[in-house]
Amino acid sequence: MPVSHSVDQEPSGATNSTENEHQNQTDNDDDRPDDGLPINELFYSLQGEGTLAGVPSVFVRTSGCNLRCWFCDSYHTSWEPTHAWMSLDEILAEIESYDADHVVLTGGEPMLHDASADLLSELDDRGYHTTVETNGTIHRDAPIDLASISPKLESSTPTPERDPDGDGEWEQRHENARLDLDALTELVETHPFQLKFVVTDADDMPEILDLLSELRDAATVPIRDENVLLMPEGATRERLAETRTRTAELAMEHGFRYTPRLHVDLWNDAPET
Ligand SMILES: C[S@@+](CC[C@H](N)C(=O)[O-])C[C@H]1O[C@@H](n2cnc3c(N)ncnc32)[C@H](O)[C@@H]1O
Ligand SMILES: Nc1nc2[nH]cc(C(=O)O)c2c(=O)[nH]1
Ligand code: SF4
Ligand SMILES: [Mg+2]
Repeated sequence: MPVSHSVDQEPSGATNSTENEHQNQTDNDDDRPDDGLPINELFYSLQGEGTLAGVPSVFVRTSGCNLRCWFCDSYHTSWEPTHAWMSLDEILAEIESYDADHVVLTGGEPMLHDASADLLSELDDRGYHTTVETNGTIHRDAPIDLASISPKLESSTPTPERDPDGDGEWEQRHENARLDLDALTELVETHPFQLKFVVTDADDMPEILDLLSELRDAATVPIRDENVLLMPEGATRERLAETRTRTAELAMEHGFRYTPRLHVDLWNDAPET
């Protein structure tokens, strides 16, 4: 099993004006350090997704998200955010306690937080390879070795029928925020990147193709088919068994890459994996 760092869970809140703008939640945390991040979990595992799948990596999972995908596999960073505040020094010490060269900053939406850019700079200074898992709605000036961008499709929207936590109260807000072509363009122009789409079935393809076409028109860098990954929707082995073969066939049909969800194959939906 991966070595894990457990954090005391507290209700999450926004941390500053940028974060409030996206998250609109109240900050009740008295113990918040000036330079810290709300950390939901910090653990060592294998990168399970994307072009670096299989690479031993330390995962830093921030809490809080500006979206609410109905299928979110990190429920306690989005629908019901919990965290402990950690200073950057504490986070760096914890990362350095593992024998890994790769760090994955994820969430929730890590780019919500100003301090994510500071953490990435510190990691860069120390020679780590950094991947940022992001929904692609926020661009920040930060050193990133791989921007792992997962733009959200209409099929992610929490309609009343799909809402895991209510009656579709987040539907419109999610729908309004889920795509930002300017942010996507800046992300692909600034960093090495992969575009990782969560696919449920063939109905997702027209939207992926339209978005790619818009992004290719807008961006000054090439977006190659090999930069585009289709990932099956599923937070459990059971659900992946229903979505992965169709997703793989769609990848072959369109000449895109397929990415497994190695951590789900190995550890199902266990936390800190
Ligand atoms: C929890 S998100 C955190 C980072 C960022 N908020 C994002 O969505 O990219 C990490 C990755 O898991 C993917 N993901 C979340 N729930 C999923 C599910 N049920 N099936 C497949 N992928 C999922 C996201 O698309 C993203 O690539
Ligand atoms: N093993 C493992 N690989 C991952 N790659 C991206 C993840 C994420 O939640 O962002 C993730 C995760 O949660 N676990
Ligand atoms: S954007 Fe990422 S963290 Fe936010 S709800 Fe969607 S999958 Fe979860
Ligand atoms: Mg995950």
